[in-house]
Amino acid sequence: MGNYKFILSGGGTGGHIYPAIAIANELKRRHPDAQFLFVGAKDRMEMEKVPQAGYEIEGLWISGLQRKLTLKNLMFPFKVISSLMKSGKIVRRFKPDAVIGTGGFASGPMLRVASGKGVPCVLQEQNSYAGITNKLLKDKVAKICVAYDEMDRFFPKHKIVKTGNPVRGDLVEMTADKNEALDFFGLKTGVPTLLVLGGSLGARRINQLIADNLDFFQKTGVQLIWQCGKLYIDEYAKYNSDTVKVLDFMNRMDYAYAASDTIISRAGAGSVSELCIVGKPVIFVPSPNVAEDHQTKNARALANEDAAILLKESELDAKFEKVFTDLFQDKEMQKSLAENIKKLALPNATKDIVDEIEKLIGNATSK
Ligand SMILES: CC(=O)N[C@H]1[C@@H](OP(=O)(O)OP(=O)(O)OC[C@H]2O[C@@H](n3ccc(=O)[nH]c3=O)[C@H](O)[C@@H]2O)O[C@H](CO)[C@@H](O)[C@@H]1O
Repeated sequence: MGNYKFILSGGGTGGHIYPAIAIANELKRRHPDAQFLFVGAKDRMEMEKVPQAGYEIEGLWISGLQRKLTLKNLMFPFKVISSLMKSGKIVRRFKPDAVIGTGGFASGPMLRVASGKGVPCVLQEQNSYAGITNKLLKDKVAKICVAYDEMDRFFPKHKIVKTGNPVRGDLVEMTADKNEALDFFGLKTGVPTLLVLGGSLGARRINQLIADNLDFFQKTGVQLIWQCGKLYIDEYAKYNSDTVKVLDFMNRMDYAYAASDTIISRAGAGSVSELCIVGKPVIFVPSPNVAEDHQTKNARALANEDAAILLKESELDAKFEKVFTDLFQDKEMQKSLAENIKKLALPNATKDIVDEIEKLIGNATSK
């Protein structure tokens, strides 16, 4: 088969970057000779995480539009023009066979230019509420791979394919052994273990909640793996002990999931997709600070199926201890939450997305 060339564009947070990396890895597995170029935003997390994953990346001078009048906003039109011009140069030079956008503002100019030049484009929308960049691109692209039902509220129905969100291979297979995982974190076997996840950046309110409840967890007999985020590690590292393991960011999420019996998590789309595959009882505390409150919508989609518990930040003070104790004491509830969340897993997402890309470039056969 020919030497395909793919551009992957998206970023800003882990939630847009990891799906792009998972798609690139699967394309590479099927087409070892293919060439890849990532296009992100100049000063964001992708400029570090993409090279770590072994891919080349170019940064555009672009950022989101803010609601207030700021210097950043006044610069916005210039950033858009500069990014469109740079994207044009990249497309002319690299000549991609397909461009894949995974959300975040950097993918806006890139996919707009590529689609205008007739390059087949695919979008991947992780959330149950579509992001602004993807909404702006919906008429320009050929296919839109989504993870939730009823996305025809945002996108043309005939372009939508429900694939789910790409999840890293080691998490899909989940071969990690529980005792080995507990040992990895320096925790005891046979003790109920709670995993606390704040999303790729960490969550201030969840960190406060855990710090306030450390005595409660000790009395309940629970040990903790607590991912507090890079921004908060200096504040919370002091709580490290035999039964509480505080970490900024974990590279071995497979161990974190394997070690835990119960999970408290933000409801970023990637976290939600992984937790469906993991199949354990989860209490979601969605971030109220994201566009259109989409994390609450992500979590509600699961809570409506009795597949997880949803606790809003505003309810934590009044309800957390009771909700946690009820779950902790009720083995039946734990079992049914675990079974129900697993039913919502879409473990073939990455493969299905790559199938769609291959169909577009007229090569559905070589796997
Ligand atoms: C604050 C914010 O803007 N959050 C958004 C961001 O979430 P965020 O960047 O937190 O992304 P997700 O929840 O989608 O995914 C987090 C990813 O980070 C990984 N991970 C996390 C912690 C850790 O220690 N190690 C690790 O590897 C997880 O395994 C997962 O793969 O993008 C998501 C997808 O568009 C959105 O739904 C979220 O609303």
